[in-house]
Amino acid sequence: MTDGPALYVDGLSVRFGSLRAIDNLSLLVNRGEIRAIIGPNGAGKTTLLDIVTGKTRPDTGTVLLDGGLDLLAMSEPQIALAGVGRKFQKPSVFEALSVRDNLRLALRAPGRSIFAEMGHRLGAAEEARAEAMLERIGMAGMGARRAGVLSHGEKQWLEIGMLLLQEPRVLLLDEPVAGMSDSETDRTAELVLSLRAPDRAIVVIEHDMSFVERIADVVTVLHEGRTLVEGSMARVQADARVRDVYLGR
Ligand SMILES: Nc1ncnc2c1ncn2[C@@H]1O[C@H](COP(=O)(O)OP(=O)(O)OP(=O)(O)O)[C@@H](O)[C@H]1O
Repeated sequence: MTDGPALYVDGLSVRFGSLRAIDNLSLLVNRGEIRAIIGPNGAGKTTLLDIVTGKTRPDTGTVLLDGGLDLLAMSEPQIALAGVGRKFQKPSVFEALSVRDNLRLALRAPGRSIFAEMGHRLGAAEEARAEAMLERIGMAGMGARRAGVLSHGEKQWLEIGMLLLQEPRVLLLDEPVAGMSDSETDRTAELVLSLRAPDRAIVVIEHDMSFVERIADVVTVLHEGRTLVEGSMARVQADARVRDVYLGR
């Protein structure tokens, strides 16, 4: 299915007890776009990603992938297989394995266990894909290094590489530069910009505004589970309401 926006969210609401974490939210992200979602703590950013990936079920609303695939009717693994890739804030690579083996694992057949996979030889084409990904994430020459000894930034790039090998149509990144040095943040901005593709949408939650300014085509400001403002970074920064609830703090 290739028609329609990459991600279509309409009338979405979820309550936790009396708290409306997401409140009648509508959002549309096009293919080829890099979207940033910003907003104060508790605005509902992570909850939105949890709903899109099937981790949290909303009370009402619609979430469609590529204009037609009903994500709310699917399980978490089905959503991942349909092309929604998510990177959590903390890196979660296999620390005891080499960088190259981490990438190889990302190419494993869905459902096959890691142990079965370790004894399985990848084909030449898959080995070549893993090698090309090393280059793409700026880690050529580091394939034999144990992932556990990588810097925080390197672990994040490796995990992004692992996600990319699954060819996501929607890539969700939760605070990718949290805890990074300035130079790591710069490299991450370049990497994210290089991931833009005509058939892929990238959604980034981030509090680092200079990073957001560099990467985002459109910025959505969430506040109390709703969209407060949406538009270019310049428009968002100039908005008095955004300064009130978030940027001016
Ligand atoms: N499983 C849950 N049970 C109860 N309350 C929850 C649950 N998940 C989130 N919340 C609440 O919902 C609100 C939205 O949380 P969410 O984590 O989505 O915000 P956020 O915008 O991602 O914030 P942050 O920038 O701090 O990560 C918060 O008040 C949070 O405490």
